[in-house]
Formats: sequence, structure tokens, C-alpha cells
Amino acid sequence: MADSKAKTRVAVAGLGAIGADVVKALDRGIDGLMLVAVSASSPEKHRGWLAELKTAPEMVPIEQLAEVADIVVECAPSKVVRAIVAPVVERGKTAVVLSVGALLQNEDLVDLAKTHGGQIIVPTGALIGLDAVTAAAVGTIHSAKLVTRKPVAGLVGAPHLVEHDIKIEGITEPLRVFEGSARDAAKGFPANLNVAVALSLAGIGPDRTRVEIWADPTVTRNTHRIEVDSDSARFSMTIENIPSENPKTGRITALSVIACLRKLRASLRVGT
Ligand SMILES: NC(=O)C1=CN([C@@H]2O[C@H](COP(=O)(O)OP(=O)(O)OC[C@H]3O[C@@H](n4cnc5c(N)ncnc54)[C@H](O)[C@@H]3O)[C@@H](O)[C@H]2O)C=CC1
Ligand SMILES: O=C([O-])CC(=O)C(=O)O
Repeated sequence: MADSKAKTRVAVAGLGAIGADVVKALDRGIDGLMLVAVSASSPEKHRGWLAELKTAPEMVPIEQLAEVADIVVECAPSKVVRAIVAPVVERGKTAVVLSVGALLQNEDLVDLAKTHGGQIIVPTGALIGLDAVTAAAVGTIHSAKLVTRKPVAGLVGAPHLVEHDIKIEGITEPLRVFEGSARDAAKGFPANLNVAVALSLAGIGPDRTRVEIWADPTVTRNTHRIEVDSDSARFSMTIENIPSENPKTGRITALSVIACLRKLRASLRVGT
């Protein structure tokens, strides 16, 4: 009992590809943390597997997560980010945000966190190299670019494609479907380009960070390449993500969140 009192209480909002894996990892055990609550849009769908956990978390609506937890991990669609994060940071607590693109439409959440002593954490997620980008940003970054290639299934239905009547079903060669700023990429591809916004927030912002998106029938993995030039280093890195059960989301994303949670109370932290 004394031990559980010392633990930081964690809640998870959204039990899809990322949230379910994070819940299971928390239940297996992460030093210093305990899972206390979850939110789902269809709670009845999840009752079976939640009941099999070592300690079944409470099921509460998203607005109430901040009341019962110290850290809330958002793994939900971008449209509900504000409803999840605002009550958390208003209480001076910590929100881990996966739907990073939504932070651009809700920039005041960061001010809210500042005013109330809360914190918003953006894990590296499906991307690579944000440690190097944040370090380079302490100096001067001259340019930052992301080139994303996804299998067709990972892009179909994106608002930019619908709006511009860009057909990608049945293509046989790679097709560049977008070139522009990270801000516009996030608007046009809200479920695909969180990584572009994460890169921009780590580096030179959503208007100066350039993005290319390719629908590529020759790849089976969600592939992100970053290219950064700065006054301390020039680097480029590529990550090839195996899609999870959600073809838009790479498997490594949930693992990145779990690694991020492990670091919160770890005796040894490696990486920026
Ligand atoms: N930062 C990053 O690197 C990445 C971010 N993402 C983003 O993370 C978020 C989650 O991704 P996935 O787990 O793949 O999505 P998903 O679609 O598999 O899961 C989202 C879950 O949220 C639930 N949900 C919807 N409304 C809700 C509500 N009001 N209350 C509680 N639950 C609700 C849905 O029923 C669903 O189970 C998405 O916004 C996605 O774009 C995805 C991949 C990488
Ligand atoms: O590659 C992935 O796994 C998902 C992705 O691009 C994103 O959400 O930004």
C-alpha cells in the first residue's frame, strides 16, 4: 500500500493501436507508475481484455481523466485532444500527446500548461532523431525537411486527397501527393503527419519545416526521412515503420510512448 501511494498515477485516453499497447505495458509494470484509468469511445468493446489485466483500470469519460491521474496519455483522434489535455494542464499535471498535429490548432494549451505549471510531452513517436533536432535547435537550424512515403492504405481518405480529388487507389508508381509546410501537412493529413509537426516543434517551427508526402505502392512500411542542416551538424535519418493494426500508425509508436513513460522515473536516462 505504502508503495502504491508513492507511485505516479497514469491514465490512457483512447484504446486503439497505440493506447491498448500502452495500457498492457503499464499493467505489466513500469517503475514508479501505476495505471489507474482509461477512456474509450465504446467501453463495452474493451471490457473483456481489460478485465484480464492484473489490475483493471477504471473506465471514465475523457474529461474526468485529469481528476484521477497525475499523467494522462492521449492516444485518441485529434478532434478530442483539447477535451483531454486542457483539464490536465489546468491542474498543473502532465499530458503526453500523440495527436501532435492538434497542438497547432490549440496552441494556447502550451500557454495554459505554462500558467498552471503543467507539462505537455511529445514523444518521438513514429519518428527518429528528435534528440539530435532538439540539440541542434539550441544552436541555429538552417533548414529541416521531412520526406514521408506510405503505402496507399496508410493515406487513403486523407482530407488533402479528398479536397484536391487526388486518386491514389490502384497507382503503380510512387506519386508525390503533397509538398509544403508542416502546418499545411498537418491540416491535409491529420492522421498521418503528426511526425511532421513533432519535427517542427523540436526544430524550426511548422511554417519553416518543409514536408513532402509520397503515396508509394512499392513500400510496405511507413517511411520517414528527416534532413536537417544546422550550425552544429548536418544529418539525415530514415525510419521504416512496420504498420500496426492501424495501417496509418507504425508499431514503434506505442513502444516510443512506453520508453518515454519508463524514462519519467528511471534512475538512468539515456538520450536527450
Ligand atoms: N506522434 C506520432 O508519432 C503518432 C501519432 N499518431 C496519432 O495518435 C493517435 C492515436 O493513434 P492510433 O492509436 O493509431 O489510433 P486508433 O484509431 O487506432 O485509436 C484511437 C482510439 O481512440 C478512440 N476514441 C475516439 N474518440 C474517443 C473519445 N471521445 N474518448 C475515448 N476514446 C476515443 C477510438 O475509438 C479508438 O479506439 C491518432 O491521432 C494518430 O494520428 C499515430 C501514429 C504516430
Ligand atoms: O508513420 C507512422 O507510423 C504514423 C505517422 O506517420 C504519423 O502519425 O505521423
